[in-house]
Amino acid sequence: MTYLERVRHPADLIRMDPHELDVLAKEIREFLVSSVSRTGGHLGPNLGVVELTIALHRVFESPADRIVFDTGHQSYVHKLLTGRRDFSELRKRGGLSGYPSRAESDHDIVENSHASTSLSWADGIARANQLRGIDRSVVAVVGDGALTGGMAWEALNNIAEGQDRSLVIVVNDNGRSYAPTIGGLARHLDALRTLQGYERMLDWGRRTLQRSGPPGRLAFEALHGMKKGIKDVVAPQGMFEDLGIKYIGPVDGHDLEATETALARAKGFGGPVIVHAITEKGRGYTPAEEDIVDRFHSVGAIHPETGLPVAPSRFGWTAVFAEEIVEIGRRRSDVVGLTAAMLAPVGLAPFAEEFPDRVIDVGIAEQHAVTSAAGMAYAGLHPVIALYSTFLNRAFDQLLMDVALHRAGVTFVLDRAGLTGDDGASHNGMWDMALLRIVPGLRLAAPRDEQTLRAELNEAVAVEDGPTVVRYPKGALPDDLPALAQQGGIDILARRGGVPRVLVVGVGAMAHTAVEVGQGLDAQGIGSTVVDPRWVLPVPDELVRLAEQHDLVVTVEDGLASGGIGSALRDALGRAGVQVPVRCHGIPHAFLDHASRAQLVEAFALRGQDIARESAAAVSALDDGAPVPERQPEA
Ligand SMILES: Cc1ncc(C[n+]2csc(CCOP(=O)(O)OP(=O)(O)O)c2C)c(N)n1
Ligand SMILES: CC(=O)[C@@H](O)[C@H](O)COP(=O)(O)O
Ligand SMILES: [Mg+2]
Repeated sequence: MTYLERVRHPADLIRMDPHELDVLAKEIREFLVSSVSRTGGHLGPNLGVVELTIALHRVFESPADRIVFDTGHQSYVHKLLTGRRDFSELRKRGGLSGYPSRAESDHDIVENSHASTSLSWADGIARANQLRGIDRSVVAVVGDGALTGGMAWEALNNIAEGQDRSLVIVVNDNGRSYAPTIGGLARHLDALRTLQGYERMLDWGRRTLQRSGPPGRLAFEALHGMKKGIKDVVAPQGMFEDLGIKYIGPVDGHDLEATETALARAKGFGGPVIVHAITEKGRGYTPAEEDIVDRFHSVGAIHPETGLPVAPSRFGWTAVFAEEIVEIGRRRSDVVGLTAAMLAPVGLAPFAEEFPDRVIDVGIAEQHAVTSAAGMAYAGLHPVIALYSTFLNRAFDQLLMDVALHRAGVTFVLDRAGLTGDDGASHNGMWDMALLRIVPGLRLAAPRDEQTLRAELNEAVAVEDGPTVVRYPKGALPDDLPALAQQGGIDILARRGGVPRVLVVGVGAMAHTAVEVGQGLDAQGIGSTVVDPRWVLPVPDELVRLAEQHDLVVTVEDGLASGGIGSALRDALGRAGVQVPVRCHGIPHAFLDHASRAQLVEAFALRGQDIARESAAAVSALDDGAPVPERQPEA
């Protein structure tokens, strides 16, 4: 039986001796490489927290002591040590989530994979414990990247208030988000990291010099004084201590004994304390250690021996954006790119390569990015902010009140819009169109293929009197879907059957599904007009006019069904006095468990045949003079 098999509960770790723990760490790494290379997942981050997580579970008694993981992508080791060993279906429907999951374990607390929230969670839990007289530890494990998020500093400011509240902040400092972490804080942590060398020298001094009589002791004192001096000069970790938060470290996060010692000191401190652990993303797996892009931050299925992808990535939406924004940059010197610590994943790396001075990586700081972009637009630039759709949520107020209120010419490019699926509830880019629909003056385009993405991106950056948004899904591009004709900015994709009774509106990449709906209706003898509005917000007047020429409108969108584009069109028809029923097909108003995109599309009856069937039934109801059945999407 392996040591990993012996760990059924964290308490089993207590009985292991240092040798057994070293073997356990080795077994965990082997397990992670073997399993995650098959399923895909956050391999690099988890390889970097093996010893740290073992130490956490030896020093603290989860779940009575609360351990909160920031972002949660680095919680696989935590799952292994808390009784979950079957990673065979990781991030697949019915399998383990890629993030903490309360449904899986009492040891899991935060399911939200949006970064920089752990310190606020921990502050809240610690305050509640104090008010309720619960004398237990609260630990937040936060990465150096997540620490660049504004929420983290709001929390630190508050945590510092609680000098009598036990709260341990473990900074898991591997020097990277995807790429090396940016900004003043990163440089500060870097300086502190250099002290680690002095720490090692001090340990040597402590072990050897102090045992070699008075001269040795004098030499050690001098060395210790030097370290103190250097610590204050080179690495004024006063930043934390000036805030009122004790600082312990830097400690080698791969040295189990040293990490446990530091955590135990922190546990006993009785107030807010930071343990600064230096770790290495991808540690122990050469392909990850040697990966200069992102240390295998997030991988698909790979060959474990080489780390090479099993299936080469196909030319996708992100790659088209990456190409087109460079072309735009060549023509427009006022265009700059902004990223929130995701330069490569959002496709701005080629732009940065060609225009190094015109890409700003703000760290995981979307709110700052948006308002800073408003400043850039005010001062004569045209910022293009590239984000994953779901991460724009946290910068909504900045978009509304800094960009839109001031009619700033800022373009938002939202990748991973719509159902992403395997990354779980907080990663689906399903909220953007419903959120952005309420922003006055905002224009939103949803391209359906490569050609419309290129065109609509160019149209977006040409707008200087308000925010524009271009949003597209994750992954591979669909085939090009040429228009039959254009009508007032609307692309007519198909006219099928006899009298066109149903207007089928495909939003963005769902235009392909809309074409299938038209085919399905045609097979049932029902005529339709299939359109892609391209620019869906504000609702085009031409779309209202087109709706008026049909008996029924069916909208299909990769976003919330209630409150999305279909709802916006229904409202526009109402305002225009057009009495044509609208059936909105989209994502239900719910938090979605991890599953594949295809499984979710089927579950929500978003396939062409599903929508065609429902639409034909609606036409029958109309013909019978019965009310058109409302669409009640299942969650
Ligand atoms: C608000 C938000 N923006 C962006 C991301 C995407 N993201 C996931 S992990 C990560 C890097 C996190 O770096 P760090 O906190 O240092 O953790 P590490 O991966 O190094 O362990 C980013 C940017 C996110 N999850 N949340
Ligand atoms: C945890 C996090 O937010 C990212 O690592 C995200 O999981 C990456 O998503 P993609 O794999 O779609 O780039
Ligand atoms: Mg990091």
